[in-house]
Amino acid sequence: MFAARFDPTQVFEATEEPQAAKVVPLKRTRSTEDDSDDEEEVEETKEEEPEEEPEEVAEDTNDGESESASDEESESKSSSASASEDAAGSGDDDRHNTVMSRFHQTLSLQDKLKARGLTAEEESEKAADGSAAAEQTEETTHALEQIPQPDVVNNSEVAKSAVAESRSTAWINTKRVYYDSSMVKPFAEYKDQLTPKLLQNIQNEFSTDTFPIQSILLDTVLPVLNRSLQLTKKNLTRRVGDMLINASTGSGKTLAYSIPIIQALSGRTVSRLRVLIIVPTKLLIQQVFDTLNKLVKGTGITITTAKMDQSLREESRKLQLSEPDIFITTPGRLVDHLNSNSISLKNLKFLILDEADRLLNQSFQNWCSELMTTIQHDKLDKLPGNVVKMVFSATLTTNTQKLHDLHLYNPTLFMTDSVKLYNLPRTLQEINISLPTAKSMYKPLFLVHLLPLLESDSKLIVFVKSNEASLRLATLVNIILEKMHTKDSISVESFNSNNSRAQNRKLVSEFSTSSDGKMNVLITTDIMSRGIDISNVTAVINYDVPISSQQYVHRCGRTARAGASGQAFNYLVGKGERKFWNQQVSSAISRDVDGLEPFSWAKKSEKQDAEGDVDMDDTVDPQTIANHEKIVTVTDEEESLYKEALGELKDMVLK
Ligand SMILES: Nc1ncnc2c1ncn2[C@@H]1O[C@H](COP(=O)(O)OP(=O)(O)OP(=O)(O)O)[C@@H](O)[C@H]1O
Repeated sequence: MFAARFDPTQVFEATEEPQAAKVVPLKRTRSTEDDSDDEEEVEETKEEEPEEEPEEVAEDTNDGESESASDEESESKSSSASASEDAAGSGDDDRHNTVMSRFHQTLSLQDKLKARGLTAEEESEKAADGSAAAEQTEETTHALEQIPQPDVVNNSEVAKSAVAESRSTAWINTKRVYYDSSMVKPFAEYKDQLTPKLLQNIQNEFSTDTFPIQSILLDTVLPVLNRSLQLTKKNLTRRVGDMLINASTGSGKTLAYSIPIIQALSGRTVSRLRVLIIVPTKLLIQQVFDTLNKLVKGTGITITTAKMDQSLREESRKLQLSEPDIFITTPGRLVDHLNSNSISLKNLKFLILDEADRLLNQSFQNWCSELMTTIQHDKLDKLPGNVVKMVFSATLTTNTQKLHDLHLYNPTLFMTDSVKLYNLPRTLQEINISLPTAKSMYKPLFLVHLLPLLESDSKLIVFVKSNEASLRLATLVNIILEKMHTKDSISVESFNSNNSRAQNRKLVSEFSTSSDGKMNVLITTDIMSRGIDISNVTAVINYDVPISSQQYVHRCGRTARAGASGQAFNYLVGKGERKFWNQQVSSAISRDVDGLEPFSWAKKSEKQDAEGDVDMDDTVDPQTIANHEKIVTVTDEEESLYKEALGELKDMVLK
């Protein structure tokens, strides 16, 4: 970025054709730029100038002295400029004279500065504001000091465009297949492409009609897959190729990948590990297993899960005793098995990454490169494309490096033709609740105030930022409800990783199957934001603001699944959180044209602008204003009740 530092002691290199010596004038003002070379020179070096123009700095500081210094410099510059013009017409001697004269000028300038008793900072500033020669002086007369650098420009627009750029180039060499919500068809249309048993299991256990992502994937994969199975399995994986699937939450991705892999296994005779499914959490292992188990009924296909509540040794022994067709695991456990040689990948045909962006952000024992290395080691076919890789997420990563680590072969990208990368279900209604900063200590009470506004038998998932927050909030809400005598009709539990696995499984099962007419509230962390498929979740409450648009998409995706409607309430404290949600979360999300637009509950007087406040003009539905008032109004009686509850919570914690 900076031109090579000018060094008068170096012999000046003669150029081929006689031309004006490239002398960087001491100080540049626009009036003296009369030569294109010089202008270029100035152009070039202009980029290297510190942010402020030297003249402005002199004028701004305007201590009289620096002005005359700049006059001095401009004088010496014009003399050096004329010197350079002279040098243009004469031989080397003059050129050296020019160089030496400039050197002396900088030395004299330095002496003058010293004479004026300018502080070291001003000196170095003046020296830095000058030209290379002045810098040279600084170098020869001072210990080297950092030249003042231009301020770092935190231009969010630049950053945003960079992100948009990286997103748009992430898959620049990938074939794209677009799909939309109209692509739904009866599964019966695949009767010639699916085994009768598989088709029957789909229709009996899931549905008679596809979801869009299932249609597009089956239409693309099944013909190639079946042709390869009938003709020759050789090169089957390369004919199918790798796939990247970006599909919104609750859109049926699990079934979308389960159907083709079970169809591919239908012709096998002996169980060999041909399918590896990797998911980020233990909860998802069980869920994917349940889906596959329904589909393999009557097919003889075997599935093993990394159960986690068995020792690695026990699990390894079982895997070696009877090799399954399909193995479902988390990354960490997979590496354990690879390292203990309990599984062989020599027969592997399909690798499925579910919640891929989360997986690729996890570096458990460097699982991805461990896996890729073992595939290459175990498989006889070492050429690219020796395994079909299917990469799924509602927020597919655009990090080309992470995708690169997967060694994708001729990948096809399946995505909706939406404006932005992330999509929310069109049946999801988002509601922002503006909480006044001054009242943020009552936030737990504001959560309790929301409950009576919802259906009495609602199933609610409340997302908070940590396990401890989940436990504390659930305890406090229960104390408050007890004091309000409404505890009997509302069950509030904390689902967090401090609980035992058995406890959490019981909580999810009771929450999923609750039909006691009560309101069920599960207060949890993002451990439940990915992939967890619980039917009929009425609403998600983002009690703590999500840290990214991806996290927001996955949290909201716990409701409005499989075409059902759902709500997402976002608690936004003060202008800061509103601005964050508007600019960092919502801005990266596409909402279908016929989807539901977010709206706000807030005080009438607040004004909304790009800064994220809320505009409640007269046209707003009075009900939303009334709802907001119900949430943020704290009566005196409630205030004392709340303080008692806080006291009880404190005593419990201190016990
Ligand atoms: N064709 C279908 N018709 C009806 N329901 C379906 C269909 N396919 C899947 N489902 C159901 O839709 C729900 C969501 O499916 P799934 O969990 O696979 O969604 P997903 O896209 O993986 O969501 P997430 O991104 O949150 O993991 C499940 O209960 C599943 O049984």
